[in-house]
Amino acid sequence: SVKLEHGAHRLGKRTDKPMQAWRNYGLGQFIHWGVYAIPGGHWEGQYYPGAAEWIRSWKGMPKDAYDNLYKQFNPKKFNAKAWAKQAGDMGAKYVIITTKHHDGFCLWPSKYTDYTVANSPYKKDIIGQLVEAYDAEGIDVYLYFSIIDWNHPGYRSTLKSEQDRKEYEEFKKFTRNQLVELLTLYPSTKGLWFDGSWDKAWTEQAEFADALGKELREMIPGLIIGSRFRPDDNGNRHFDTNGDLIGDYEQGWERKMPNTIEDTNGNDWDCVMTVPENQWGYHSDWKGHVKTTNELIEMLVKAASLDGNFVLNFGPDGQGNIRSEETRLAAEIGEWMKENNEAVYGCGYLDWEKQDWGYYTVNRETGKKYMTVFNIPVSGALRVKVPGKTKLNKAYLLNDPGASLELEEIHRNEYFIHYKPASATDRPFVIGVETTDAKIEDGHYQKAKT
Ligand SMILES: COc1ccc([C@H]2[C@H](O)[C@H](O)[C@H](C)N2C)cc1
Repeated sequence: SVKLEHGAHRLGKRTDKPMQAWRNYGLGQFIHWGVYAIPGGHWEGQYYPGAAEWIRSWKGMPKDAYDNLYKQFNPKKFNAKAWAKQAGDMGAKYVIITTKHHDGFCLWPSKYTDYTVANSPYKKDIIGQLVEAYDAEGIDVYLYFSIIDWNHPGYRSTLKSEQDRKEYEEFKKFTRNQLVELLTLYPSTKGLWFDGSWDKAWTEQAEFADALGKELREMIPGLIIGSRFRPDDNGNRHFDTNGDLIGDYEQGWERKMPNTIEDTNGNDWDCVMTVPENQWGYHSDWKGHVKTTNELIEMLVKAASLDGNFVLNFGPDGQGNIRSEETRLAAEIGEWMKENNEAVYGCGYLDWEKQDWGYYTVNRETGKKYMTVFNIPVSGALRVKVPGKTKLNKAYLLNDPGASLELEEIHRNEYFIHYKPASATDRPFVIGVETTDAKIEDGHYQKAKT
C-alpha cells in the first residue's frame, strides 16, 4: 500500500458505543426540505423532469427567480413535533435533516450568510425546532450538509485560476465556520451526512478537509461521519488510494443496495432511498414507479441482513406538510415494525446460506436468529441450511412464540420448516429459529464422492 498523509484515519469498523448505536438503528428517516419545495418541480406551468431539489440547475427556471424564492418561504403548516411523532411511529431510530442543500439556503439562522431562514418571512430556526422535537421523541439527529453551495460567491466546482483559488479559500473558511456553528448550536447532533463533495475543487482539499474532520470530531466525541466527506491525498473519496474506507461507514448506496455481504466490503453502510425513482425534495407531480410499503419493508430487512441501515426519504411541501403518500407509507411501515422490529433493531448479517423465501437477521446482543419471509414457497416448505455443527431445534412465528412450527430434517444440516399462513397475508412475516451446537449423527448421510 502507498503512504498517505490524508488517507483512511482508521481501519476496520469502529467499536465505540456511539457507532454501535448507529449500527443497531436499522431504520432512519431522511428529510429533504428547503425553498425548492415551493416550486415543487414546476415553474410557470412547466414540468421539471429532474430531481425537485435540483430545479435551480434547470434552464426552465431563471436563477434569479429561484434565488428570490426565500422571500416567500413561510411554511405555516410546519410542525416539528408532528414530523418527529410520525417518524417515531414509523419506527425510525435516527433522522438525517438537510441543513443546507446545494442551493445554499440555510434552514438555520447562520451568521455567516444572509441566505437563511432568518431572512425569510418564516424567520424562525427550523433546524433548532427539528433537533429539539426529534431528540424529545428519542430519535437521534444527524445533519445533512452540502459542500456544494451555489449561493456562495467563493464556491467553485473547479479551480482554474489564481482568482478561483483566492475566492475558494474564502469558501473553505465559510464551510468550516458553518459546520462549527452547526455543532455549536446543536450539540446533540450524533453525526454529519455530507453531500456534494464530488467537485474537483473539493477533492483537491485533502489536507484542509482532513483537518476539518478532526476539528469537528473533537467538538462532539463519537461524532459519526461517512465516506462522502473528504478526499485522500489523490482526490479519492469513499475509498482511499489503498482501497480503505475514508470515514466511519460507506455512504455510496444512494437509491441502490448491496446484494451480498461481499458487496459491503465488511464495512458499515447506509442506503438512502427515495419513494419515487429520483425525488428527494418535494415534487408535486411524481412520475413513474412509486415504491410500495412491501418494497420498502423488503429493502429495510435486506439492509439489516447485510449489516446496513435503511434511510427512507421524506420531502415535505412548501407549507411544511408531509405529503399523503409518505404519511401512508410511514403508517404502514410503522404498523409492520410494531409487530416485527425484533428482527431489525440491533440485528445484522447471519452467515447462513441465503434462501429464496427472504432474509436472515441475527441480533448482535442476544444471538437470536430471525427469518423474514417475503416469498412463500408453493410447497409450504421453507428451506433452511445451517452451518457445520448446528442443529435446528425450534422455529416459531414471532407473533406466536408459544407455537412451534413443524420442522423436518431433510439432509445433513438442512431442514424444511413446514408453514403456510392460514389466511392470505399481504405483508412479510417473521419466524424465529433456535439452534444448538451439536454434531450431526452421520447415520444415513453420505458425502457425495465425485
Ligand atoms: C447527479 O446525481 C445526483 C447528485 C446529487 C444528489 C443528491 C440529491 O439531491 C440528494 O440530496 C441526495 C442524497 N444527493 C446524493 C443525487 C444525485
